[in-house]
Amino acid sequence: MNLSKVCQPPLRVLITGAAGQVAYHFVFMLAKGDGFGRRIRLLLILYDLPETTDLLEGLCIELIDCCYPTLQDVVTTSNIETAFTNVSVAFLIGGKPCSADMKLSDLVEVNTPIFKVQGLALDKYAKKTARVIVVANPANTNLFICSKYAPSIPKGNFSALTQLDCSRLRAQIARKLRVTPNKVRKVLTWGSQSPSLVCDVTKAVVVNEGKDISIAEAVDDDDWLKYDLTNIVRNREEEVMNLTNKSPSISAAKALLDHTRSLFHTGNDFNNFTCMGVFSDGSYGIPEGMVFSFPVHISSSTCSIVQGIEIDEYYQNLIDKSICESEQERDRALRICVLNQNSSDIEINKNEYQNQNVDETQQQ
Ligand SMILES: NC(=O)c1ccc[n+]([C@@H]2O[C@H](COP(=O)([O-])OP(=O)(O)OC[C@H]3O[C@@H](n4cnc5c(N)ncnc54)[C@H](O)[C@@H]3O)[C@@H](O)[C@H]2O)c1
Repeated sequence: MNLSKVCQPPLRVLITGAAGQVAYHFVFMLAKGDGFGRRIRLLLILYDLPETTDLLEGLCIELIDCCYPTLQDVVTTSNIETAFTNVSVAFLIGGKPCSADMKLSDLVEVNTPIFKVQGLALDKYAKKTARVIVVANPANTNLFICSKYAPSIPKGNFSALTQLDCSRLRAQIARKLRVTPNKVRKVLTWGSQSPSLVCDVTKAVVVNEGKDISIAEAVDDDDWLKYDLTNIVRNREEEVMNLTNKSPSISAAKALLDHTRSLFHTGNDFNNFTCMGVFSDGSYGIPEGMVFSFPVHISSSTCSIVQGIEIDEYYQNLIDKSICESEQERDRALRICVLNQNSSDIEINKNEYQNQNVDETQQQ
């Protein structure tokens, strides 16, 4: 019997920026089945710029040699049409990371044009049911731009990675309380990964002998929770960059795995909530249509914003500042798109990159 005729096609999963640091750590966890579960066979499409061809090829060889039972095939490409055609899930990691001499907001200039092109590519080539996870920073603004140029894919299918800051929060509280991080739950981040990120632990609990104890009670240090903790989390990226000259990648890849597991119900506790950048429906006074980090519930891979959280005046002021900053960043990105009007539209039509390493599996 020809098994290929009876087997379901594998899930087509695109990873952009596949030759970069975050992807390097993420792709092995995904290929192993940690993201979508061990029953789902994967066709991984590794997409990056033409100058990274050797790195992509090397990664491809290593992935194949791992013999993961979940990994059906790997395609490497710098051709945008090959990369985006018929994808079911797209992890958009490709873009410039922050360097020590840059502010996170400086990335808007370089990464916005990339997300305009990739939005157009999603619209033209991807499945209309595709799930899109935006990682490259500024993730919320990149999501906004990408979705704007991919109007045929529902806005609810897009989410941005903001989980890393939640992980940082949980890790710091766990260290303070000398417990493992899995005991710390319901930490929240509102807004975006930036100086205005809002770390909210008012609903957070630590689980002790099966009982939830509020973090405020367990830590018993209001100043540390309100000020020191936020500063530690906001400076975490810079600390890593100053020490290693690179932006954090292992912790980002693990956060992306957690995001994936929440979204596809393959690991995390989904009775609980998690945080993601999603389009606002107007909840909590965040303007409708703005992409913001919210606490979300996931059901059938669809995110809904958790309702009914009381926000005190202190956090409300911080959230208001974050709204202003997000609006400014979004408007700046929109202006860049207008300035790039012709160049990026032409890029997608001309199919700017060379075809590489495309095998017949891409037709599935
Ligand atoms: N949301 C988060 O929590 C979070 C966490 C960590 C990193 N990031 C962001 O993720 C991105 C990647 O980080 P990294 O450390 O892997 O950087 P990296 O420089 O190691 O890799 C980036 C890769 O993207 C590729 N790339 C650039 N332009 C591209 C394009 N137009 N199409 C496809 N690929 C392209 C580069 O060639 C490179 O291989 C950065 O923007 C970084 O700021 C986000």
